[in-house]
Amino acid sequence: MTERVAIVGGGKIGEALLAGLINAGKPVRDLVVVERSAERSAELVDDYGVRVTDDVTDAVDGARVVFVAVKPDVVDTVLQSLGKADDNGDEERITVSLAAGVPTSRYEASLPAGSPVVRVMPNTPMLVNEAMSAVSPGRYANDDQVALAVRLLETVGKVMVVPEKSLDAVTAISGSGPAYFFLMVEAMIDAGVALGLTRAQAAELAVQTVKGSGVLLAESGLTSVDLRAAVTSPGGTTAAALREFERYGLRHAVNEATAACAEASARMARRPEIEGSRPASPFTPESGVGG
Ligand SMILES: NC(=O)C1=CN([C@@H]2O[C@H](COP(=O)(O)OP(=O)(O)OC[C@H]3O[C@@H](n4cnc5c(N)ncnc54)[C@H](OP(=O)(O)O)[C@@H]3O)[C@@H](O)[C@H]2O)C=CC1
Ligand SMILES: O=C(O)[C@@H]1CCC=N1
Repeated sequence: MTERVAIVGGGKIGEALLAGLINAGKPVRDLVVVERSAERSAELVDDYGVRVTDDVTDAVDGARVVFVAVKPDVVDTVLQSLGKADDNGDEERITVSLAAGVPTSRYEASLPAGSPVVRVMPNTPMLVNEAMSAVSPGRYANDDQVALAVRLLETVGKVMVVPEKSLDAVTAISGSGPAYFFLMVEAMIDAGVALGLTRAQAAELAVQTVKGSGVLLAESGLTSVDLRAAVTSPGGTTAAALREFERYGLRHAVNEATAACAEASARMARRPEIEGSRPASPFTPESGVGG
């Protein structure tokens, strides 16, 4: 893995990718991060020894792959800089977008004609090399270029290739999904405290339970239905708990929540400041207003 990689945006996902690539053995000299916050840049330099700059054009010079990991409403600003960057000679630069709800067509319209773009919906378990990333090729990305993006992302977790039209649904399941489980764990810890456990005890019990259940699901070859049945003794404690989850509409809540998430992702793609039909809004993080 000798390709030079630039990561634009050193926030939660940018750091997760950086940490994951380094953990997977990518030499730090082949990595560069673009980050505009001086405080954040200093943290990344201290923690990873990586080169950090605030200059996109400088960072992408010679980079084979450029990951765009800024908030969706900052993508236009980054694209303006990317559009001005020199090309890499024979080695065509691949732009890999990690931003929710920004279509590949938006990138293709701003970058030089025919630029290869790959859109990805990752998730934060990337920080521990357990990401689930869904990859969709843009119009001009060829098989080798998609394969390179997949290979880099496979160093930090699992990868699935899907058509771009599936990405709103993917976001609703795996992109935002970690937050659903974290919310469940929060609720379980509070419930444990209500039942008389200390917070530390409840946290250890809940966290190991979610971790063990995840490993069991991923490695046993059994389905979630089989595994749930195995916990649920006839007339026992689990059946009593599951009856209450059903009574309070857990499945309905999951359906409604994921539908809202997918709709939010689709709505972002329709937003004019993301579609790029007008200049960047003054209400962007650049201006310090909104965000
Ligand atoms: N968080 C998640 O679970 C997931 C996020 N995503 C997507 O990943 C992208 C990044 O999200 P996340 O990491 O959570 O966001 P963060 O806000 O944590 O990170 C974005 C970083 O980019 C910096 N930044 C802003 N503008 C520029 C610029 N022009 N040049 C360089 N750096 C810049 C920001 O600095 P500053 O703080 O100063 O603005 C910030 O440090 C988003 O598009 C999101 O949709 C996708 C899947 C999951
Ligand atoms: O909440 C968000 O918009 C981002 C995209 C998927 C997860 N986090």
